[in-house]
Amino acid sequence: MRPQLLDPLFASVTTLPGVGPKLAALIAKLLGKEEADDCRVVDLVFHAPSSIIDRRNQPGIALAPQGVVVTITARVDRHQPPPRGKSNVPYRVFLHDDTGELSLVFFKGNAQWLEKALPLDETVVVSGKVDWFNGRPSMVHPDYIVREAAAEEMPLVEPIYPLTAGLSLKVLRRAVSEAVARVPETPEWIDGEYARRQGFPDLRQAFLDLHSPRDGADLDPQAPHRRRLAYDEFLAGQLSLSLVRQRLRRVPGVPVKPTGRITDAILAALPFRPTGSQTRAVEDILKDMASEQRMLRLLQGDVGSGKTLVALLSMAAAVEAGGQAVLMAPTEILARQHHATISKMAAPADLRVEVLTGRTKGKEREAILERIASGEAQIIIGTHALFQDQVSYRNLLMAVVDEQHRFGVHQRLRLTSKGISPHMLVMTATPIPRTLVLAAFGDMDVSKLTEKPAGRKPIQTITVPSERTGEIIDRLRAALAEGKKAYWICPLVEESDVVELMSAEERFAVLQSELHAPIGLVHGRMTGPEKDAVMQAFKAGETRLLVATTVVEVGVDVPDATIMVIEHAERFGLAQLHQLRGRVGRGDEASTCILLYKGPLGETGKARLSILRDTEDGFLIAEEDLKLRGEGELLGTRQSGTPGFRIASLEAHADLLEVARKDAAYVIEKDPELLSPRGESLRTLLYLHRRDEAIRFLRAG
Ligand SMILES: Nc1ncnc2c1ncn2[C@@H]1O[C@H](COP(=O)(O)OP(=O)(O)OP(=O)(O)O)[C@@H](O)[C@H]1O
Repeated sequence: MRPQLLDPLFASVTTLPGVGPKLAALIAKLLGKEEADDCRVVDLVFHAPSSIIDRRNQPGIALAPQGVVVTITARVDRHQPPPRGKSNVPYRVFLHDDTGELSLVFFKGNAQWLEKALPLDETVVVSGKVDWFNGRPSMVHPDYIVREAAAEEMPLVEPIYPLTAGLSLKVLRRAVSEAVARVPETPEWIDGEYARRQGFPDLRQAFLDLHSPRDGADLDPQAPHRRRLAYDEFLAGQLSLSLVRQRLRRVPGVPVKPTGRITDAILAALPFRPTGSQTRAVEDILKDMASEQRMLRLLQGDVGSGKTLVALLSMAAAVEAGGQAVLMAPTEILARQHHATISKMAAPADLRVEVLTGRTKGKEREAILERIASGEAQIIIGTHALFQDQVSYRNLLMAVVDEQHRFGVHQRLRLTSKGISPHMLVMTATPIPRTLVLAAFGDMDVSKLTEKPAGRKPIQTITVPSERTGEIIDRLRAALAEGKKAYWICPLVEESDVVELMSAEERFAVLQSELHAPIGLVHGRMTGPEKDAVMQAFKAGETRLLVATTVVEVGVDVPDATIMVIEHAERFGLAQLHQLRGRVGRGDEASTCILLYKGPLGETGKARLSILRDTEDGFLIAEEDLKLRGEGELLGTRQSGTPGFRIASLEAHADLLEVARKDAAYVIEKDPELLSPRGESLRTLLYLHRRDEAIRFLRAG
């Protein structure tokens, strides 16, 4: 049960004064919530200001700098309403102080209101930006107009928040301050001594400080209130990961004793030799699986490093030991593709490989479910359909989750909630820096595929301004004539997938008329079978150019494709570009990646594309991406349940992450069910941070 003291924070934002459904929808949009209904007061509380407006600059009128917010105390001399019938002329009010004269400018000014707010001969305080024109200063629509006697009412420093179209700062600020007023006094979960040494304020004070910065220093990530909130955020994350992990580990694993029969047959039939990294990763995995403790291992491998083989060999070991294994992919396309490649590799060993996704229906589905229940199906590949209630396994020993950052811990937990406790291998494609692994996955054992298969040639990456698209099309025509295969990736359109689709279809039509060659088009709006057919035709070489939206971003494997064109490369994240580029250079032919960009690019834009041009090392790219974009983007938190951070920054607060990790481990060891007084208060922390996965566990616990 959620502690009662948090109730006010978990009410809908519409319970805040002045927040109706329309504003709630804007706030939901701002906070990246899909449903306005899901927008709670607590979410606003975590919406941190990004800068401040400082009104403490109080020069005389003549000394007010151009374009800067200032506060001016002056006497009202005269009003100058617009002439009758000329509503496009502004209403002006003239003031003076010892140094000069200032005109206040109001478009469509309400005379009655202005006469009241700015009575003749009164001294008033006005605050806003001053513009100089022809040697005369003016202030258009001042932010504040108050009488001198009431000057205190005007805040001298105000927070500025990130906004969204249609939402004004004033309205948002009011909603946030109402939200913050609801933050209750909470029992302290931070160790008292540590909090004192760090100078942490208590939770309520920390939020008050966060939203009422007094100067620039208060926006610094190292300000005590920000550090406290960052620590909290890390602690909640680490606790939640530890709880999940503990829960997964508590069920002992079944030691798997492979015979080598199947794996040897697979290896003998491979057209290549596994790399040293692949062999080492398989060894690590088999060692884990042989022990009584359940395996929980992360397999990290850069694009094209050969994770699929490692997954297959591990699953085969589970089958040798008389069990079943599953591989769960994040998308239908990937599940089908894994099924195709794995079936092929597994054929010489007579493995029974099945595929089960949301698309498997009717009789076929029943038959597969039966084969899964009887144990006839040995390796089952699919999407999250693999863990739906109707699916029951005879003896599931091993689960591989091809995570690609799209699942998060929720799905992993589902497995255990079904009462099965297979060994678990989580695969991630984008190489992520250690701190991020820690933050997103907790202390998992990690295997890395550090080398690429032998014979790979470097991908030549070039950046080309979009004005030269015609040239690129000419080159493409020549390459296709030589029998090469290419991808053309259409621009990412964040706001609208309809626009994205339109631009892909347009590009498809242009390329078709320019190239006179059979071309495939694949996009997210197609049905599964349609996508499959297009992919299949491309794989088989019936089409040699594939125009695609980013659906091909992860995992697609067509080794003889050697050219990749990415349109509007400047709109993509670095990690995403790296993933996309990884679709070529998967065979032993030399490959090219052309990044078309629409200029002019800013400094960061240039830096980003040149990083990609200069290196193919996914880890390096990820580190740079982290520096340039921030961790939320890198983890792709927008599409997934992977924990992103609202206040904490991995760069600024790496020290706190380390402490939080240790603290979480200590707490869980001493008080695994969070029942002690401190445990109780930590539950409050978990609720506050909406760590549902861990909370569900506690309730069940
Ligand atoms: N040791 C090896 N030697 C040569 N080729 C290999 C080796 N291991 C895998 N491959 C081939 O390399 C290609 C990429 O492998 P795989 O699809 O497993 O990569 P991945 O790690 O899943 O990458 P991504 O995340 O980009 O999908 C495949 O065509 C695969 O058959």
